[in-house]
Amino acid sequence: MSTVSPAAPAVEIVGLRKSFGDLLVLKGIDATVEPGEVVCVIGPSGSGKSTLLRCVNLLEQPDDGKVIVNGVELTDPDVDIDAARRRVGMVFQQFNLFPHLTVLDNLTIAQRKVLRRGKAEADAVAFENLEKVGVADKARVFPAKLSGGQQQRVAIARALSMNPQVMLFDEPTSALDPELVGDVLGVMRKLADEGMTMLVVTHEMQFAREVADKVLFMDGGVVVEEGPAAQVISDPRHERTKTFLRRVLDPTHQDPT
Ligand SMILES: Nc1ncnc2c1ncn2[C@@H]1O[C@H](COP(=O)(O)OP(=O)(O)OP(=O)(O)O)[C@@H](O)[C@H]1O
Repeated sequence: MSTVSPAAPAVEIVGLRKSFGDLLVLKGIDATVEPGEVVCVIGPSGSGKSTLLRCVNLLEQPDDGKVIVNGVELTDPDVDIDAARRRVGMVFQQFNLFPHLTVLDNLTIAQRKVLRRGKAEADAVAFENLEKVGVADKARVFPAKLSGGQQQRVAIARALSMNPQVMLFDEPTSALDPELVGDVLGVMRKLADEGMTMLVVTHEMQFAREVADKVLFMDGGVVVEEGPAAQVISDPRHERTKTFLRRVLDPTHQDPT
């Protein structure tokens, strides 16, 4: 297992490449997330944003390149993959809760199996995190009885219960009814304020502008532009970023042909 100095970024992505068959989806991505930073990844559909996140926590095996989390190279073939993936929490668009388990059991099952916590400790950690996201009163119910926003908050609490060093969010509000989006973004803002290191794929430009320290604009499997959130979103330098943002910020806008 290779290590780097303690001053290293929380997440370091170096030359990450990934293909699916003949389709080259990530063409050598370099990116860093400093400890406590929120980095938002924006870009058009199919640009490789989800694949990037899935490679960071090794849900997909990159073809080439490195992912280093707090000094531990997750892509090192000799690394303990389960221990490595535990460092990285992930929240998905579709919540991915176990439908046959109560909210509490959703939060405790991995703590008990993977972290070997006893029932009392796992329950205590679960309740602490359910409190944090505002759904502790739902501990005994099944996911189907919850709104999408509540399910997503449970999914966030579940990820937090594993004590991740970094949280990845893959379009966490895209599957929600519009009136529930704000609740989940509010929870994410709170986590950011508390200093959680976060890498977030999102189409929520207001969230990115207000909460992110840095924004990466991806297109065609490369990072086209990156910089402080306010600059990339309000004053993009690259023509492709400008075109994308015009479409996202004003869906009625038509580019001249
Ligand atoms: N498991 C897979 N097998 C084959 N192709 C895949 C797989 N996962 C992703 N792709 C393809 O890789 C490309 C990038 O997909 P990805 O989901 O990373 O894009 P994205 O930028 O997150 O898009 P969106 O905003 O629509 O979610 C797409 O063409 C997609 O069809």
